[in-house]
Amino acid sequence: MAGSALSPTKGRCRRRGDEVPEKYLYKRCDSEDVPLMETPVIDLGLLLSSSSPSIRQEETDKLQSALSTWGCFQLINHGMTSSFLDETREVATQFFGLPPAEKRRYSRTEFEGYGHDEKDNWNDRLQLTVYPQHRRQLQYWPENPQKFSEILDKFGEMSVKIVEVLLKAMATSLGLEENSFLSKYGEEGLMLARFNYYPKCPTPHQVLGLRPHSDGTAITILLQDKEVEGLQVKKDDQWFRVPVIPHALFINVGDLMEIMSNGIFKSAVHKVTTNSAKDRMSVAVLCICDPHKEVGPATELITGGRPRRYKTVKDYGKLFFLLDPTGEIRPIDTVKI
Ligand SMILES: O=C(O)CCC(=O)C(=O)O
Ligand SMILES: [Fe+2]
Repeated sequence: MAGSALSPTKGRCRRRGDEVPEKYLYKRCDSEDVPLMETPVIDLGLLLSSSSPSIRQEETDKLQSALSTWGCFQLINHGMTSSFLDETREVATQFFGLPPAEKRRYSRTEFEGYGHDEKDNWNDRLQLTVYPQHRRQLQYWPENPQKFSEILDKFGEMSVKIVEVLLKAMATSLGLEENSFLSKYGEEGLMLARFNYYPKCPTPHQVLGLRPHSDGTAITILLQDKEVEGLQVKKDDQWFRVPVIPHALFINVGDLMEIMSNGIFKSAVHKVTTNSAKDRMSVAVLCICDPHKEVGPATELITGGRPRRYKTVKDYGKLFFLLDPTGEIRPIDTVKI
């Protein structure tokens, strides 16, 4: 819990003479010699290009290939300016830099607010519902820094547009009607912003910022730290470091999209490493299908060669948040056929 004796805050670590509490220690988390991923880069403007159908098609094909191999890509030309991305990073960093007592004013309930929720992750987070708007719990939105809410509001608004374009492009890339995925996301699609803060850690080779997981989302939009690497993605049992591209947003497919695409798109397993020299931050925008809608593989994608691979799910987010923190099972495995 936030500010408890087990929180991985810098102060706590120093007070303990640079000793890391046992529970954070992994037997091995080899972070050396991990190759850098050649992340596919997708240009949002080209996905929308109306003047040249062939350019649009080429970019859509690139998207399809990225998602069926890596399950993720770097998105450029997404409409958020570099200075806005910097401002977002800045307010997040300022919030985590506040005195613990002030941050604890926003201490989380079960889900919403500031805290340290998972038992063995070296991170602090602030989790806020951004959409649907009527589900915002503004008492958890920091008043300090002053611009925090305004920036999150704008980040959310722009993320909605990105989700719309990407979900449509993902559907068309598989030969589906363009609203196939978007209609499952729906008007009541849930958008959560998760601000992550990873303090520097004295024993980075034994400690993870976030243990390996996939997201329980349709897609996740991630704003990475501008300088500090840490995110790694797994492909064919091999870990790869995700490069920092300061003006890009990192997009990954989550379990719900893997389900809807009947396994063609891969829900990327990823983790975050720590380092001894620098703190790291990130902002993950989790885009989750409307919990009232039934979500299953698109019928057109169930074929003789690719039989139905997943059951139909409803409110997968609930199942996900119940199972994922145990770290013992991948929630998606429980809905596989
Ligand atoms: O910090 C990162 O780069 C990734 C964060 C993440 O995977 C998450 O919040 O689910
Ligand atoms: Fe994640």
